[in-house]
Amino acid sequence: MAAAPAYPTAAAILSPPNSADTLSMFTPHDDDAQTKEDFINSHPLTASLRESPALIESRPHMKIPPSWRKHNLTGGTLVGPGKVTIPPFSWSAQDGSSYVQISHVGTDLCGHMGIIHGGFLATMLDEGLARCSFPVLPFNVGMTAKLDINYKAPAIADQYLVLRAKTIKVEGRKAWVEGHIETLPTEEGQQPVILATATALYVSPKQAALGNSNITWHPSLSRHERNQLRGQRGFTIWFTGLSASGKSTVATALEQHLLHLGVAAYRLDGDNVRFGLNKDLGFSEKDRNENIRRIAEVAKLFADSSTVALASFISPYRADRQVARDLHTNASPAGDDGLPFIEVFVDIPLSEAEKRDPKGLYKKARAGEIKDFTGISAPYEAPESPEITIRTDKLSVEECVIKIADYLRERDLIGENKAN
Ligand SMILES: Nc1ncnc2c1ncn2[C@@H]1O[C@H](COP(=O)(O)OS(=O)(=O)O)[C@@H](OP(=O)(O)O)[C@H]1O
Ligand SMILES: Nc1ncnc2c1ncn2[C@@H]1O[C@H](COP(=O)(O)OP(=O)(O)O)[C@@H](O)[C@H]1O
Repeated sequence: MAAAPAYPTAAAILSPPNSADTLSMFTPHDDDAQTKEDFINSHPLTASLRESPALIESRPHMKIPPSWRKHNLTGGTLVGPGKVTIPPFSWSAQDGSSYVQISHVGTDLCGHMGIIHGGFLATMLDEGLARCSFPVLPFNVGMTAKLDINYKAPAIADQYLVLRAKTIKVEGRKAWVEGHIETLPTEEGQQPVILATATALYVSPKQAALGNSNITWHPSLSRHERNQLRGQRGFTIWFTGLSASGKSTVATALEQHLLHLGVAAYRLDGDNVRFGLNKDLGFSEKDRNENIRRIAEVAKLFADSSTVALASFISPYRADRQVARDLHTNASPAGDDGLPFIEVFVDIPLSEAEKRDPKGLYKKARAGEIKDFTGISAPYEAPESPEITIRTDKLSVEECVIKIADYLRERDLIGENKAN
């Protein structure tokens, strides 16, 4: 079992609650929970632990953000009426030498009738002993490498339990801890009964060095959280059109406009793709298919990273552009921000493109010096329903950029509500 604090949300990463904060973060939901809360708060053991200046009191599970807590075994799944009735209280030595936890277990965690399941006690020991060792481990994280348990007496359901742990050895990334679970005396003169003892070895994983003490293991950052942290939406603008239609010119101007607005944008075009990632590809239909597929994958990653990807490629085949669109659509799970794909048809009559011919390629194509040239000896399949069409023979570069920016603003893809 992994034992580590978890802070998956943006807010929690930036400002996780501290130990003192956690003490006011739980409100008992019913009379029974309130009774358990009051009992622990007024118990002499609690009072004596609170008197020790070397101990830090907290309710460690409250540090787990609510959105993730419900998925957490000991912070969510096992907490509630009949289970771990209220979030446990803990006292942790600042130097990692000791740890005490008080909790109440209800009637619904049983194996044999009326007896708390040994597997539950194992979970409690594993986590409690791990928490004891966190302060001495690099990056305050430990994964369970070994856990030995001896069961000493049946743990009767519906009672208060005390977990005590001590760190007995530390070597580099390893910490050895021993501890036990005992009953909490409920009447004067009663002695605690030890229910289970354990020894364990925790290892701080090498990967933990990539994070810090507050940023550890969590399933993943949602795209929505990433967009919020970056302060912008990620999406792809896909320019398609004949050679010399103006794709690169408009994409470059739009990139600059977005950057001036503070929106991170990055252009993918022949200059940075066909000489690198796709330098093995030519202009046969098959190679163009693969060219567009790879570029679409890259654009999708840029968009997923909350960047605006501006792809400007002839992309002459409808089916290839559909592949690119589908890659984005399929990477848009319900409940999270999608990856918008905006197809911009850079429309211009072939005759006009040929008149421009900035690189002299049409001339060469007409002369048969370049084969499979789009519009001359290879097809261009115009989009049937692009999100935006710009006629670069009728609009200036600036007007083209304004038309696209207006489209983005109207859909809150840029502007004030961009990351909401
Ligand atoms: N046969 C042939 N057909 C079309 N274009 C050719 C060809 N050979 C070289 N070039 C130059 O390559 C640029 C097009 O590359 P793309 O990656 O956009 O093409 S495609 O999307 O895979 O069809 C294109 O650049 P742009 O003019 O910027 O579009 C051409 O300069
Ligand atoms: N409104 C316009 N938008 C884009 N390009 C234009 C426009 N008017 C003239 N041009 C010219 O057309 C040419 C387009 O070339 P380029 O942007 O490289 O096209 P593509 O990337 O589609 O091959 C450039 O020389 C550019 O200056």
